[in-house]
Amino acid sequence: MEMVVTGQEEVKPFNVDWLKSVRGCSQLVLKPQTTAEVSQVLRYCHEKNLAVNPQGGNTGLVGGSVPVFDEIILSTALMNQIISFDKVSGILVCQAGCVLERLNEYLEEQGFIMPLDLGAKGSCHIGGNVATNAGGLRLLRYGSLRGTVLGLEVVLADGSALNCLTSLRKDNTGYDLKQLFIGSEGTLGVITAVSILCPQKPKAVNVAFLGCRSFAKVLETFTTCRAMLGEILSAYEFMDEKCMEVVERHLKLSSPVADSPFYVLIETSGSNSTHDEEKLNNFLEQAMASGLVTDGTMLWSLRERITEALTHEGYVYKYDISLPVAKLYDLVTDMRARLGHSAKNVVGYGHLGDGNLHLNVTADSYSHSLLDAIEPFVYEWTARCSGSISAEHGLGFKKKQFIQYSKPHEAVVLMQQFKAMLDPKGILNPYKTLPSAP
Ligand SMILES: O=C(O)CC[C@@H](O)C(=O)O
Ligand SMILES: [Zn+2]
Repeated sequence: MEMVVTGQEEVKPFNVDWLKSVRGCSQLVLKPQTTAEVSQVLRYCHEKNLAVNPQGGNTGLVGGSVPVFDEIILSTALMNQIISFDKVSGILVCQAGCVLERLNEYLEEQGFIMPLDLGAKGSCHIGGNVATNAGGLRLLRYGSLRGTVLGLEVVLADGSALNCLTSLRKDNTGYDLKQLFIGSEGTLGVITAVSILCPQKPKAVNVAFLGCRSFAKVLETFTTCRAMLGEILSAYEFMDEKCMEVVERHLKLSSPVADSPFYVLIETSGSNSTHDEEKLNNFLEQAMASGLVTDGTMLWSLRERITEALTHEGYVYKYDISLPVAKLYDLVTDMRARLGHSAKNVVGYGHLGDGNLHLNVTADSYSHSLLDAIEPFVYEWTARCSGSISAEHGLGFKKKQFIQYSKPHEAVVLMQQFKAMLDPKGILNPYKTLPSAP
């Protein structure tokens, strides 16, 4: 177990993001095992004015998890211990470097699951998930990490440890400081441990995959679905036909239903399989949709592996937008019309049930002129609808200059004041999240 990594080749994978679109040139990776070691590292770096890039599983999509220059990389890879799990309350306490999928496996053995699930589960760390406030595929059912994370332990820029690792459902004693660190992308402190509320593993899970002939039909089906499935609905995801083409072409998966302009994946999670199946079948009848219902693994991979399939196209420009659900797909249509043949593909998919669109534009390789055609158009479009330019991926390095499209000036100034208070020397994940001075 190497706790200090140096040497150009060894450090390389830590310097580049998963998309291979951002690259730093750090020469040092430190892998502490304990909170005390994280404290030691930060105390030293603070004293010597050394910049630090906290890194979890390095699966982020906005360049937040890799250094911009030669920041010291502080990896949570060796902080992977489960501290406790209470089977009565369902509260898990663990170190920040636990891999999401490992946690889920551990919990499943005890009849529970993690309240979040995402495509990168095999490598992402829970600390990174919390620092990003990652949303994922179960948010519709179990809510965001702002609700399920009950406590955090954080090491601040000067090395002092802040113990807010409580495991209480209710706690109104003063300001809820942990919320400041959730979604702060490692710019305010390094999350070292997490206390999280986990739901019971549902006894019956069903997945249905439907083809829809228009986006209006996708919306109508969502309304019907909420009315008829009620409390057992656990995911409502959509993808357009372009996504399906890309998944079929690059991953050799095939659509389980007839070719359609749109596809919808619906998951139900409940406690009574007969009851759930009856509800699902009644819904399918009502929606007059020819759908396929199975236990889900194959259907989920069609949706979860879109990101992976898109990387085979060449360069991918990624947008993670929150919008009023009725307008969600108009952005894709407008972008497609705007870009014409200058883009290889313009695809839309995402967490429809959460009002979250993933708009991805692909091209053979990166081009500045294509970027100029997309941005700031995409952000202006989003701002006009009072949407968010980052629903669940964060701002990181790539989106930080666009924060003003979703936040008023006063809010950004207040954020900068928090940053200055908690990290006066600016050593924590510099050049990320907040805009640099003009
Ligand atoms: O690659 C993307 O743009 C989205 C990734 C992820 O948030 C998903 O929902 O699949
Ligand atoms: Zn997503």
